[in-house]
Amino acid sequence: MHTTDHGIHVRMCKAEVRFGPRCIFRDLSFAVPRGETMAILGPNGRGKTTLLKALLGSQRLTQGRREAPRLIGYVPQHHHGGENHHCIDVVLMARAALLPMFSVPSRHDRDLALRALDHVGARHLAQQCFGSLSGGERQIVLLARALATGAELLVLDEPAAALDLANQDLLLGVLFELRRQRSHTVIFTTHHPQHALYLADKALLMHEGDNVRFGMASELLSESELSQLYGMPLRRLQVQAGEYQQSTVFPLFGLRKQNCQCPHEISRRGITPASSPGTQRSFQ
Ligand SMILES: Nc1ncnc2c1ncn2[C@@H]1O[C@H](COP(=O)(O)OP(=O)(O)OP(=O)(O)O)[C@@H](O)[C@H]1O
Repeated sequence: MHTTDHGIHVRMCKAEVRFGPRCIFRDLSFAVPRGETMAILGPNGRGKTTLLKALLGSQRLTQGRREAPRLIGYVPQHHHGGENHHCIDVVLMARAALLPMFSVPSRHDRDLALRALDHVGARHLAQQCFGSLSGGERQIVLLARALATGAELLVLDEPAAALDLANQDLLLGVLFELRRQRSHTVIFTTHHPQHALYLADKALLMHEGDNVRFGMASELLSESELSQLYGMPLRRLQVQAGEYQQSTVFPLFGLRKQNCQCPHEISRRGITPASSPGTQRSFQ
């Protein structure tokens, strides 16, 4: 596997992508060490998927440099197909894509596919029809498919989009475990800042224009930074969850134009700020 210096697994240096005269991003730089997780956040159409494609090498950079391993496991935003196949075969397709022409997957490939299902805790789904799974289970099988390539870098485009809360929890649990093991470097896009706070070591925020910010997720994902990113006020809260505290993000709907962020103004408008035992506000 290709490795860059100082344990850095993936790096973008002063990257730029243009479509004709339109610049999607420029002067974009970041580096992710091996085993870390990075979240990419930004409003619709800001260029998150384009950046992932540039990372994968399928989108040409008009300027700058990309350093990434040759083999990358990818879970796209939209997946079509495999509805009538067993999950083990959906995962095995990742192995088949790596084989020379006219070769068929061997017993070894099948073992690797089963191991990938094991890795994400989904061995029990192997003989189920992919089309019969819930959205969350599908995403986990697609994650297993990405792992079955043997790639140590995983790139996931909005993996939790369209999942209900229980399925988000299922998927986040698997990604959380991958992060705990430090077995893979993971880069994902999301419209859920709370997912980034839960999972990510690093965050990259695609603000308007050329303003891209990169840093430690816990520090960068502050109230002021996220309010600026999405152009609306929001709160970052620390919530007691059993023995642990969890950071989450609470958008203040209906206050975007007024740009009002103070609790006094909120209650004047008839909205009571969330507060419950164990919940405390964090002002950043
Ligand atoms: N091949 C292309 N040619 C021209 N424009 C493109 C091409 N691919 C993407 N774009 C444009 O680049 C912009 C960024 O698109 P992209 O899909 O990267 O945004 P995104 O941040 O992932 O959005 P979303 O959050 O809605 O998924 C969009 O305006 C899109 O129309």
